[in-house]
Amino acid sequence: MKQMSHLDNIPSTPGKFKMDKSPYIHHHHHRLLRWQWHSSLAKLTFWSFLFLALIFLFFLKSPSSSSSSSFSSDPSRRSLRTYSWGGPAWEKRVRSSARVRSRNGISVLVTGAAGFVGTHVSSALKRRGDGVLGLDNFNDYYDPSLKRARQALLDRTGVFVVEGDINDSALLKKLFEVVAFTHVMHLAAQAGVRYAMENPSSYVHSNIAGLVNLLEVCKEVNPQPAIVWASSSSVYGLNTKVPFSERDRTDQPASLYAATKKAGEEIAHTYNHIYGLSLTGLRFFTVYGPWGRPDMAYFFFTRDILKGKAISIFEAANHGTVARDFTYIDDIVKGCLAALDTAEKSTGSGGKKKGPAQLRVFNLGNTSPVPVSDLVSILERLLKVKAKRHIMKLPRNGDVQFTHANISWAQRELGYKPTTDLQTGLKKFVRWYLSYYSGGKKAPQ
Ligand SMILES: O=C(O)[C@H]1O[C@H](OP(=O)(O)OP(=O)(O)OC[C@H]2O[C@@H](n3ccc(=O)[nH]c3=O)[C@H](O)[C@@H]2O)[C@H](O)[C@@H](O)[C@@H]1O
Repeated sequence: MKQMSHLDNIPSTPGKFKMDKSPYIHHHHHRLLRWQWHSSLAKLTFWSFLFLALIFLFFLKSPSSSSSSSFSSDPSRRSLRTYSWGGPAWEKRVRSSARVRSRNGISVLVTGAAGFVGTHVSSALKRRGDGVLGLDNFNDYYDPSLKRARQALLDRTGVFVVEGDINDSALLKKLFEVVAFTHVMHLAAQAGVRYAMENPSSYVHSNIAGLVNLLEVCKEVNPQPAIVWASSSSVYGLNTKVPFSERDRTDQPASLYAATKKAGEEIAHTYNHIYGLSLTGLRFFTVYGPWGRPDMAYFFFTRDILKGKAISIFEAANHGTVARDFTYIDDIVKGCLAALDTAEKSTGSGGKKKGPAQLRVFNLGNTSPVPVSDLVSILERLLKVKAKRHIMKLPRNGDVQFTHANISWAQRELGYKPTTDLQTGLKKFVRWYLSYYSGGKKAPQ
């Protein structure tokens, strides 16, 4: 196992006694023997001490509680960690965070709570009196200190974020044992379109295995929660019919990321069909705003423009514009809350379906695509710095040329109506960015 790798260097027989047969040193034979004996003893003592220290450290990290490890498929990127959870004090925190404080409030388990959308949704739920418990594995796909800062923010609003992975069934079961969540807002995922070519297995691990693991636990508990989860505009893939409607085909993904999100939608269908889980998938369209993700273009363009570093602006064949239906975080949060509020109860119990359950998919976009070069112009105006633009052909990296949401279905069912244009939203982002990174915090690489 990988966890043991740091112990691999320990010789199997510490301080092994080696007898040198060379006649040259024969005459110091006796002294040498004694010296070797001492050094062997010293080595033995040293390694035993190290070994004990390691065991001690291990227990120090998991005081009187359960612990479980999550192994990333790519340990070079994700720090190997042992999560610890459990114990009366921990359970008390969980319960208190998930306690409903308003009449008709719901209790929601938010996965990916230290993520961009997760943080905003969690605090919005908490503010209106719902019970909220967060779950996040704090992986280092992007700067974990930003996730920690979001966690601190949530902590101040009374939301406890448990550190753990959605692949950990024991932890999930425990959470449902402690709290009878009425809803799950499932936002934990491996995001990012282009990174899927670098680390494909992380997408399978979180977006497929993790989703299945979560649904397995949800179908088994009683009462079953209603689940709202994050799909993606990228499922439209090579679809050229605009604007994208939920009825359009989504069987031509252009990236592994998109394929795992599409797979998620099909997996949702299965769990709805067999177990009566109420499931709502939300296809987010390039969500941006304060506390956003540093791996997204608007975020690292801002950083690079301020640094005077050149940015790559993609264009399609024949100078075709690449555009996105950028959607502001506050609009997305309203859509998420409305999806939770209109979610019907799951119909199964104890792993058995009792009747048909709700299954929905909605576009949550802004309905007005903006070319990436216009995004850059807005940033230049807001930052008062000219960008070093490097125009390049859209690499074959999974990006599609444009996205454009038809939101009439979400409007009808959720009352969803985005109100923030890119200019207004980016202004708020830039204000946050400048204040967040002014306090001596290092901008992410
Ligand atoms: O809509 C979605 O579902 C997806 O939106 C974003 O994906 P993307 O639209 O690719 O967002 P960015 O990475 O911020 O890219 C925005 C635009 O900038 C372009 N871009 C990106 C990087 C770059 O160096 N240059 C550049 O022109 C991209 O081609 C894209 O058109 C998120 O990163 C995904 O997690 C999410 O699922």
